[in-house]
Amino acid sequence: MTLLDASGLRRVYGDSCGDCVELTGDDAGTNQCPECGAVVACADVSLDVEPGKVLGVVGESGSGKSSVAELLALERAADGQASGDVRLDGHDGNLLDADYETRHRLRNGAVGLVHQHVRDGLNLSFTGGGNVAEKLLAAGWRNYGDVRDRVRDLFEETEVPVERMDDPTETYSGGMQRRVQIARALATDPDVVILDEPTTGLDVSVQARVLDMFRRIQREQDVAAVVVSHDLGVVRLLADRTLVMRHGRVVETGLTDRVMEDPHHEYTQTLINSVI
Ligand SMILES: Nc1ncnc2c1ncn2[C@@H]1O[C@H](COP(=O)(O)OP(=O)(O)OP(=O)(O)O)[C@@H](O)[C@H]1O
Repeated sequence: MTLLDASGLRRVYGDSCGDCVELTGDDAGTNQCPECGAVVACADVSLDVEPGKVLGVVGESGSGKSSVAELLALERAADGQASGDVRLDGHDGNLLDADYETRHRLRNGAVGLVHQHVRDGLNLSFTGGGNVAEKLLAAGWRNYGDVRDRVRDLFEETEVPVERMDDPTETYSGGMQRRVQIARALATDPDVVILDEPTTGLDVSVQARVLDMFRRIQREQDVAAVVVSHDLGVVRLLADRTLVMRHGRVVETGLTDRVMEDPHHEYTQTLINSVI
């Protein structure tokens, strides 16, 4: 059974001459169109995620991972620069064609997103608790006591000190801010969470604790996830299946163990050799 099914994802930055997709990609060795200079951040990207499973998306900086994450998280609709098909079990039609209200409702319910940059995901001048509560209010929660109890539970779940709930988020450590982002993404019991570089800016020991925490919750709650990272270690730890991107295209996909132990594409081999 498929929970999240995406196909033909494409995102172009700049005015496309119309031939950009043909003139870019792994074979061309670039994501920038030699004719018009537009950047094809991703094209022909297809993927699916089963309920409760984790898909890793790995590739070097600029390979198009965040652009894919943005489309999967319904942060934008299809338009002249973005296209493709994103379907979520239980919801009708291509969600990239859905109206703003539908995408907004899904982003506050069935789909959670942890942004690459904390500032995009949290209002740092709000309290940590306020950042999580905001998501619940947007999802229609109204009772103050219920919201407060839920925020408290989420803080405990994501291992943020509950006594810091009413402090401004800007006074939290980087690891705590990341945990609050995860708490916020999980607040409405989503079917799928998209994590874009969940360990960016954290030192190694904090990275490990945040990843262990997410892995525990992901398994306990059986929530599906797409984990985007340039770091093979992150994907190896969390993902059941892995998709490798380069120059905006998928160059390899398979079970994570297989991709790591028997990489077929030359680029995947280079990526793996570079961290061994
Ligand atoms: N707003 C933008 N305007 C122009 N080009 C952009 C913009 N955002 C991203 N790009 C380009 O699109 C390509 C893909 O970027 P994207 O952020 O999706 O890659 P990424 O793999 O997530 O990289 P990173 O991890 O460094 O963010 C890159 O070449 C990037 O320079």
